[in-house]
Amino acid sequence: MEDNRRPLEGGIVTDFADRMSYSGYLCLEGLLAQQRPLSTPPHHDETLFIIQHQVAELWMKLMIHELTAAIRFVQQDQLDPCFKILSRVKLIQMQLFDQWAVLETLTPSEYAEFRGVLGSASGFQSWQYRMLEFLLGNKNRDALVVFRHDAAIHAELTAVLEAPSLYDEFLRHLARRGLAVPTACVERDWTEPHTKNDALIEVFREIYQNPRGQWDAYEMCEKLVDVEEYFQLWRFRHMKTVERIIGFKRGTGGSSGVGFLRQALELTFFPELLAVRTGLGQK
Ligand code: HEM
Ligand SMILES: N[C@@H](CC(=O)c1ccccc1NC=O)C(=O)O
Repeated sequence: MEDNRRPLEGGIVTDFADRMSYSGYLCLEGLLAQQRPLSTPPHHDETLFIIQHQVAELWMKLMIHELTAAIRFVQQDQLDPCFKILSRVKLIQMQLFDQWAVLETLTPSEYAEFRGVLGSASGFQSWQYRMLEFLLGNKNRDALVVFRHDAAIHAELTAVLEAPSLYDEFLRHLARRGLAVPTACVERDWTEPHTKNDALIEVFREIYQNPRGQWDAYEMCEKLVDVEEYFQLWRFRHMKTVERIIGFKRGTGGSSGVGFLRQALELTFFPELLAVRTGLGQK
């Protein structure tokens, strides 16, 4: 290739008048028409802000798809397919974490120039994020009020709020295996978040003290811990990004801002899976 040009091969398909094409399959016409800055004249960096959020929402869509499938597998007592799913979920979470670096190139001065056009819009109104929290067990009915205006989304989120989370389903699975999971964890008001239960720590102690005894349950526990860790890392980096871009201003969604985001770092999905570690190796 002396002329530094790759010749096209004869077999390359070139007529797409009546064939499925790349952009046709991916609906790119619609997708790429959705980046519409509201600032006038359009501020250069608003495009970054929009695309960063849209990409995050697309990854969240896939995470919801994957976690919903994982819940169904656990309901059917099949843990093996969940391992692959949760590995994928963790890799998506790593993408979402790394993605903050792109947004961090937005300076406070640049953001201030178009923040006004956002009005009261805020990530607090991301229904996909709320659904992820619910699927993983951070239930909070109060978070639904901001979706009152949208009956379809409100109903969809309510259904997930009222259903057992991935962790709830895992605990129910462990109970079906004959492990001493407290009844209060197996039948309860699923709209409430799970709270730490000491008897459950004992169940996990049994699993962690003899991994070979129930390797699949042990592996599932570790996959869940991975997902929790990356969820927290995402929350932390969101908070740090917010801190460096708007300091301690109030949020457009009406919250105190960084202080409100910091409180989310205290939330935990699988408290017993962290607690069990403290006692391991001790008699
Ligand atoms: C300049 C960048 C960003 C700033 C300054 C910012 C700021 C904030 C603030 C202050 C809140 C608290 C709610 C409020 O009062 O508005 C919030 C919540 C939230 N933001 Fe962002 N954010 C940024 C980027 C992002 C991105 C890229 C995402 C990705 C989807 C995101 C998702 C969320 C979510 C899901 C919440 C709700 C968190 C919760 O309920 O704990 N934010 N954001
Ligand atoms: N809450 C942000 C605004 C914001 O970040 C935002 C606005 C509209 C759509 C998504 C957003 N992202 C996360 O909150 C702020 O207070 O500046």
